[in-house]
Amino acid sequence: MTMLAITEGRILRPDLSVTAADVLIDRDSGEISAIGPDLAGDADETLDAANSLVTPGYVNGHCHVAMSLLRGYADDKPLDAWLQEDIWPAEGALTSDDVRAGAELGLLEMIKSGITAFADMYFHIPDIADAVETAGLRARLGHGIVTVGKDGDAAREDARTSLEIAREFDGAADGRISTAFMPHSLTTVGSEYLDEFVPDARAAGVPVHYHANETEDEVAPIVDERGVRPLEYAAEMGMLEPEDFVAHAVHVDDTEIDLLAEAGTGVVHCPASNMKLASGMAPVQQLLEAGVTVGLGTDGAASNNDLSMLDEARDAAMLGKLAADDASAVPAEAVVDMLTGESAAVIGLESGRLEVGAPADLAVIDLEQPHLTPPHDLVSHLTYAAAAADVRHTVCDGRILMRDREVLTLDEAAVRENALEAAEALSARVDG
Ligand SMILES: N[C@@H](CCSC[C@H]1O[C@@H](n2cnc3c(=O)[nH]cnc32)[C@H](O)[C@@H]1O)C(=O)O
Ligand SMILES: [Zn+2]
Repeated sequence: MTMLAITEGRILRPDLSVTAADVLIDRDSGEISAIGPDLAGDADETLDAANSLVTPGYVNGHCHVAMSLLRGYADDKPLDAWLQEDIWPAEGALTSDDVRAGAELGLLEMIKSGITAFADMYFHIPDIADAVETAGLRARLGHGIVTVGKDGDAAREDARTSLEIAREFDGAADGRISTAFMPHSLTTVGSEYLDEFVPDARAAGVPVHYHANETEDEVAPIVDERGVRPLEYAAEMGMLEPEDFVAHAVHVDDTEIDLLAEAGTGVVHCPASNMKLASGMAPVQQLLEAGVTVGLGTDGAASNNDLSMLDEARDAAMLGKLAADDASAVPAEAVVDMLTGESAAVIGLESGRLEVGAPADLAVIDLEQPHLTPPHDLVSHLTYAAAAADVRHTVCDGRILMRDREVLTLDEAAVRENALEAAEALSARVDG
């Protein structure tokens, strides 16, 4: 048995109290085996956490990690124009090597900002899965389906690919990779494909994940055509099960909020993306009060433009208050839950809490920073003041992914170099 001890830190417990203790990790099982004083003697390796806050690893509930290659490629446009005029044409020119290079760049950034698990919708999934296996994070991956603008055969093929990828990669990387069936949204995928494939996804035992109610433009066509709200339509299509999860849920009405709560379907809130694309403000406080499980996600780096969940936490708190017109809405405690355990629950993972028997997925924050001083309330600091650069160590499944700000599973210089080359070649191909 090989044991890792994280020593002398302040440990953020599931009840959000903070205690001084060591954390002992069984590297073989990838689980936390003890939390308490003086555990260093039981370990064959230690990670110093003096003057540091030990938290669960952050769980990025909705991402398109390979879009890191398109960071800054197109900004300052609303969703529909941004996708149709810029992003989709560029994505049409991406090779599997480009996706791999973009994924590695995004994974590097995520490890450096303390993220240990994420859900991701994209294409060329075998390349992304391979990068995830190397990088050492946990992920729920899926092939995103778009059928609008495609002929019947191509559309059906896209949906079938999503199902097959979900079947093939579930349980990959020693179980660190799980999957989902991922229609892009309720307006970009025709109902005939949902009718045909959602039952197959259910039979394969994988959840369904999609963008929902992100903009008004996604709501109106469904209401006009079907006479029901988008999430009522999703329920009719069998896409509102407890294991399913939707990204955004910005423009949801009271009926839809109740529907989500009753169904037990989780929501991934993506505040930065919603602000940048001016999509709107999700009613997060109302969702929480209704009993909906809410996680947090960065969305892709082209609509954020970084993959820092600590930024997302602060944005969620700020935007939640503005949306509710109430400074007590979406408080720091709720945000820290959304950043960790709730996000994990939404995407169907066990991580997100520091307790014996839980997966050893954690991040260690350096508290010796002016912006984290004085330590009146570390839950407040995590939500409002901590930044990606404060993360010292990242551990996932009992393995050290980053030690003292040095990523051990990826070669940082090489990953950046590859991404630079791929991005330059892509621009030359797309823009001439
Ligand atoms: N197979 C599809 C690709 C879908 S992957 C998922 C898609 O979501 C897109 N995307 C990224 N961010 C957002 C967002 O905020 N809302 C909706 N779509 C997004 C992303 O660019 C990518 O094209 C095809 O043939 O086009
Ligand atoms: Zn998205």
